[in-house]
Amino acid sequence: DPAGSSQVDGAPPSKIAVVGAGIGGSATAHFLRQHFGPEVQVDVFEKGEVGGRLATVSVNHHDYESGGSIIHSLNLHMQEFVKQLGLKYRRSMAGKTAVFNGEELILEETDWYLLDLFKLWWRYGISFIRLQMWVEEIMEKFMRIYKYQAHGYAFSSVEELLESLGGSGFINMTRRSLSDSLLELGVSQRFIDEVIAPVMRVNYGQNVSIPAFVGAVSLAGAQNNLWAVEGGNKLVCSGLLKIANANLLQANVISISLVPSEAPQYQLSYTTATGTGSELYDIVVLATPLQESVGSGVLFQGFSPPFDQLPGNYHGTVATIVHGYLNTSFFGFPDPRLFPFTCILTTEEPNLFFNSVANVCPVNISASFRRKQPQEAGVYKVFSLRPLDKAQLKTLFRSYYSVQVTEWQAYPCYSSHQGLPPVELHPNLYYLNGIESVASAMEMSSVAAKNIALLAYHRWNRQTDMVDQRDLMHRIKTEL
Ligand SMILES: Cc1cc2nc3c(=O)[nH]c(=O)nc-3n(C[C@H](O)[C@H](O)[C@H](O)COP(=O)(O)OP(=O)(O)OC[C@H]3O[C@@H](n4cnc5c(N)ncnc54)[C@H](O)[C@@H]3O)c2cc1C
Ligand SMILES: CC(C)=CCC/C(C)=C/CC/C(C)=C/CSC[C@H](N)C(=O)O
Repeated sequence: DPAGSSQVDGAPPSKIAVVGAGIGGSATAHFLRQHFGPEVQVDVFEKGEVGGRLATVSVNHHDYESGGSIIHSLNLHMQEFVKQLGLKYRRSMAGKTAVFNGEELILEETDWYLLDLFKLWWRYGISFIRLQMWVEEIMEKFMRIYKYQAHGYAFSSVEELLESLGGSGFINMTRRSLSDSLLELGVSQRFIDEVIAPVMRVNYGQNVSIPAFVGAVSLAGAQNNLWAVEGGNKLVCSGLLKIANANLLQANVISISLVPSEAPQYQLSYTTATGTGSELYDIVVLATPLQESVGSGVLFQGFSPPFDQLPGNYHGTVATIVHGYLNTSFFGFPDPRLFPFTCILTTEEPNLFFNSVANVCPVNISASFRRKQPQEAGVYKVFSLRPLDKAQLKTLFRSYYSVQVTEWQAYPCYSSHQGLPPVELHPNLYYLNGIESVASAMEMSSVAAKNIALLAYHRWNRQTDMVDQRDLMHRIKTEL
């Protein structure tokens, strides 16, 4: 169709729009290109910076991750992107962690692995072994997605996707609290309070009443097989847009209107630095949270029934990057030279004004890089619910050269009572960020991106046998 409109049987779509150039939108553009081929026009709208919640701040001529920072060794989409783009891995540097309860350090990692194991066993019994096995089992099931996607299968809802990976058990894990699930598993309350809660505070800024699934992802993010992208994780986004040959439009999408016809189209209206515009698309993917508190600001027009606002809020998390001298006395070490920790997590204490403080490495580490000792000025990342005031900064740091604050609408406010948002908002209109209600992580957005590209492709070509198929493990085994 020369005018670039409407679906003709067998013809590919002419124009696809993706709203948002974070990892979700960039990966979607890449996968759409893979599936729909070189002819289709892929326009990606971004109102802020490419990368979205993957961003860096500069301190003293080095860049540091201020948003999404760590990637699990079994996050295979992220791994594949890095390979395809010719980027390099940056391994997480080893360092010791301690847990602070507002008065003292209650748990301290040592140089001796066996001693740490013995201390854990002494304090918590076999809770930590039970926990490790639980996380491993969930990761193993989660990894089925890569096989399903490699075989081209797609899911029309987050529930269908979860069901295919872990049956009703996975769906229930989005409805049940982490603490209930772990208590049932035989993990002790003390272990939950002193180990699990601190991990939930650093990773999602929330407590152990978050659903079990996101809790398991958060625990996977506390394992020691983590990495990041040399030069900054956001390089994956710009790289994917480039290899997708996508048109990046620096524009704020303000509305999506349904243009009714036999094959519906969507009119995107947007503002740029210089004016306004609007374009018609055959397929649209929304790759940004639609909850009101995040403020994507997209209005839906002409849809019947009208779309309701998505329920729930996003959790405000403040990342403060400080270049200075950590006040180790606050943690019971008057002599900073004797302070062996690089990361301090905290328990759930009403009076604590921060969730974690950690010495961080720049996104470019040269061979000669070494971590600064606590008696030297170093770069630290503090996570907190609210911006730190001067007195709080002075409590954590003896003195500092610079403070950079990023206030994120970071991840969903997790509760075990919310349902999961839809993926298909309208026949060719898709929503990516519903996956964050299961768990928010770079890999989750990447999995959702691949799913939406496959789903859009199968829907466009009316291949119903590739969507929402059950018993996929068995099918794949018996496929020629
Ligand atoms: C502090 C912090 C730490 C984190 N740590 C980790 C971690 O260590 N590991 C991990 O895996 N994950 C981590 N995450 C989560 C991870 O960053 C996110 O899950 C992921 O980056 C989400 O990507 P996305 O593309 O789906 O959304 P986003 O990155 O939010 O992208 C959406 C994009 O859409 C744009 N947009 C919005 N509305 C419009 C509009 N109307 N028009 C045009 N453009 C629009 C936005 O500007 C944005 O760039 C962290 C998140 C935060 C905030
Ligand atoms: C999706 C799967 C199966 C695994 C991902 C595990 C992972 C990398 C989780 C990280 C979750 C997250 C939101 C962490 C935020 S804070 C990260 C870090 N502690 C920091 O200091 O920046």
